[in-house]
Amino acid sequence: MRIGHGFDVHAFGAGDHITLGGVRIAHDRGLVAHSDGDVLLHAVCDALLGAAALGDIGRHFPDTDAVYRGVDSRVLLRRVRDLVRGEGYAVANVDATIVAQAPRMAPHVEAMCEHIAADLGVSYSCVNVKATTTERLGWIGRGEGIAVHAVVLLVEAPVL
Ligand SMILES: Nc1ccn([C@@H]2O[C@H](COP(=O)(O)O)[C@@H](O)[C@H]2O)c(=O)n1
Ligand SMILES: C[C@@]1(CO)OP(=O)(O)OP(=O)(O)OC[C@H]1O
Repeated sequence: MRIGHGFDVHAFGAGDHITLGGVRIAHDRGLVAHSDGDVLLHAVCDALLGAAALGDIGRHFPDTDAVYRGVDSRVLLRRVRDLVRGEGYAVANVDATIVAQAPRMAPHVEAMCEHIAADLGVSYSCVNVKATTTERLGWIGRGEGIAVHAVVLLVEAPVL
């Protein structure tokens, strides 16, 4: 068994929506990023890569490469899934915490879990996404950006 941790932050900027876990959520600002800014999926990718000792998302998908400009982070997650499988691991479970003062995540969490489960090829019951504010404290509380923590457990599996 292998455990991995991922953490990512993106700042708010101009825009009218954010994308988290592949779910488009209307908001009065967007997230500044080279990709679609899906900070949840980036943290999950880093947890998977960490568990498999494969480095981090920036190593595999550099933000200096125009190929990844505006990329759908679900594409990146599926590539990470393949890398992890190639090392002989299967995902046991994923747990993530979105830290955001706004917008409200609860109505979207189910769809986020469905997307992550589908992309990783695991059942819905293996994925958990939750959210918390910081009670208006600090940069997250002031609405300057969103942070996500993710942990993943991998188990050995035959490479198909
Ligand atoms: N952006 C967020 C933050 C929180 N939630 C939900 O509200 C609950 C209470 O949050 P606290 O920060 O006051 O602990 C939390 O458990 C989430 O269910 C949310 O939907 N979106
Ligand atoms: C996803 C990538 C690549 O487009 O860029 P960003 O969207 O800026 O995200 P980040 O989490 O800063 O780093 C990983 C990247 O290289």
